[in-house]
This record gives sequence, structure tokens and C-alpha cells, in this order.
Amino acid sequence: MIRLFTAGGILLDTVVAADGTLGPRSMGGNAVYSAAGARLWLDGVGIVGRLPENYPRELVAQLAVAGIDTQGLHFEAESVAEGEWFFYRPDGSRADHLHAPLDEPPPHPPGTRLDARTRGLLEERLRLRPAAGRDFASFRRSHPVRLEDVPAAYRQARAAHLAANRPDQQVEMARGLSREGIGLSVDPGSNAGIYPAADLAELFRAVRAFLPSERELEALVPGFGLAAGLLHVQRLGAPIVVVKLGARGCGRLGPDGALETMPAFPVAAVDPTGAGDAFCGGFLAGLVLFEDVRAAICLGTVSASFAVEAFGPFHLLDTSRHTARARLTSYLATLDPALAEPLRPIFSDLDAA
Ligand SMILES: OC[C@H]1O[C@H](O)[C@H](O)[C@@H]1O
Repeated sequence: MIRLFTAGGILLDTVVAADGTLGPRSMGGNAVYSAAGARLWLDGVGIVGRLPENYPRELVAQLAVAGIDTQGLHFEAESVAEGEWFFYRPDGSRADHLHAPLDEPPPHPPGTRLDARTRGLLEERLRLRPAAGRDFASFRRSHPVRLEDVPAAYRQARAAHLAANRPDQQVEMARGLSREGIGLSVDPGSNAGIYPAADLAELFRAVRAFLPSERELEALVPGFGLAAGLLHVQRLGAPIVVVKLGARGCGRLGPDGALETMPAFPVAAVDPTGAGDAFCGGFLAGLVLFEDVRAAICLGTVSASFAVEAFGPFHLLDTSRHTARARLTSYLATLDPALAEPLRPIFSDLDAA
């Protein structure tokens, strides 16, 4: 039985980490990382998305072996010629919209630590090269995930996470799924600043939780800053709003209206790709299990901590629930006791999940 599903992109990513390490080409995409983040806590997690005809079938099979239901994945007749590349900078920012042909071997063996000059030249080369065909971003614009992609077997789910998608279809999915009684979390992604106001109002009416990054919140309500931005978005109608702050954790307005932040779990981060998505999946799993926002934040935080420990989603996907629970306990120990103590009895229910 599907309890929760995620919908969004399924891509092929290549990452150059902030320390210059070139990662292997990996399965990526916001739907994958958010599903992985949820699966860490729950069985019955499905994924909905559209894939190009030439997407490696073995990666989809690997996702299924890791416990994600893949009947919501649909292959299109069209192929993609170019994979995504991301370059992280030491300050945590990322250069994206960079692509290279999928049929070309990587310029250096994965695992190579590129020095600053080599890395800069590679980024520049990818930026300047003419496109050799369809990339994943344009594929997703032509083939957005749609409401009708959600299989009948998923319509009984308690919850769904709508990862960044073409805005018209994200709103359409939110409208349709909320009418069916499915509790939704939504990540606007980099489209945050381009939603027409009427669509945003409709989106906020349909969702339970709105989960932008700091940059996306700023794009939605420019110049407000965190606390006032969160208040403004909440007043627009989103019942729960949590802003993702990257390595600084996340924030929301507490019951007294003041900004309450919760830290990230400190790990040796290898690749931050997908951390925000993994947080969203873990967060929604937490809402399904506990109906408690702080508890949901803890689960999202732990999911994100595993996502950043390796390149690609399979380290997170291969993490056992036992290991996740142990990290949750360690995370609680990093929190202010006033915050942590009320959460301990809530998490004792995790054994039954
Ligand atoms: O944010 C992480 C994911 O979304 C992007 O679309 C990348 O593919 C990446 O895997």
C-alpha cells in the first residue's frame, strides 16, 4: 500500500564538489531525493515522474530494489542528449544550467580532485559550449509531471510531496490531489519567483506544508528577510511554512510568532545535491507519522544529513531505518533540551512505523 509519494524530476547529474572532487554520473532529480528522504522512515513510498526513452533502466530498477515503488514512472518516446552538471563553490552556492553530452566519457575519472584552475576551465567550457540536443531541463518543460501520471494505486496515499515542476502543472496537481484528500507538501524550486499571484494563492490553499529554500523565499517576497517573509507567506494561506537554510538547518515561525531555527546535523558533507529534497521527503514522512512540525523537521534533517554524505541518492537509499533512528537520537542530543525533551516520547512511536 502506498502511504506517500513524491512527484517531480528524475535526472542524471554530475557534480563537482566544493573541494574539487568530480563525482560519478548519478541518478538525480528532486523526485528521487525526496522519495529517498521519505523512505528512510516509511514503507510504501512511491515516485511519479516522466523519463526520457534513453534513461538507464538499471537505475530505475535500483530505485525499486531500494524500496521505492516505481509504477508512477512513465517513459516518454523522446530521448535526452545532455546530462546536468553542477559545480559547488566553497561558500555553498552552486553553478547550474550546465550540460555535457551523455555519450561522452567524463573529462577526468570520477573521484579525481580537480584543482581550482582545472575546475574553472571545465565550468567555463561547459558554459560556452553550444547545446548538442535536448537536456533534462528542457525535457521537463516539455514533459512536466501531470496529475494524470499519478497511478490509481497512489490515490489512497495519505500524503504527497510535489517537488519543483512546471508551475501550471504543479498547481494543477495540488488542486487535484488536495481535492482527493491527499495532504501535500510543495517545494517551489527555482520557479518561486515566477508564479502568477493567483496561482500562488491557489497553491497555498491546497497545501499543508510549503517548503522553500531561503533563496526561493527571497524570490517570493523580495526584501522581507526570513521572519517577515515567513509571516507574509503564512498570511497568504500556507498552513505550515518551513524555510530550508542549507548547512544552517531550517527555520519557521514558532507559536509565539518569533523565528525558530533548528540546526542541520553536522556531518562530513561530500555533495549537497538533493539535501533540500531529502529534507522535504523526510519532513512529510514525519508529518504523516506524527502530525507534529518539529518532529517532521527532525526527520527531514536526518534524511538530508545522509543525502550529503555521498554523491548520488543511493547512500541515503541504502541507509537502514536502524541507522536513521540512531542518528535521530544523536540529533536530539544536539538540540536545546527544551526543544528535544518533548520530542522523545513522540519518537518512541517510530518502532511501530
Ligand atoms: O536538487 C537536487 C536535484 O534536483 C535537480 O533537478 C538535480 O537533478 C538534483 O538531483
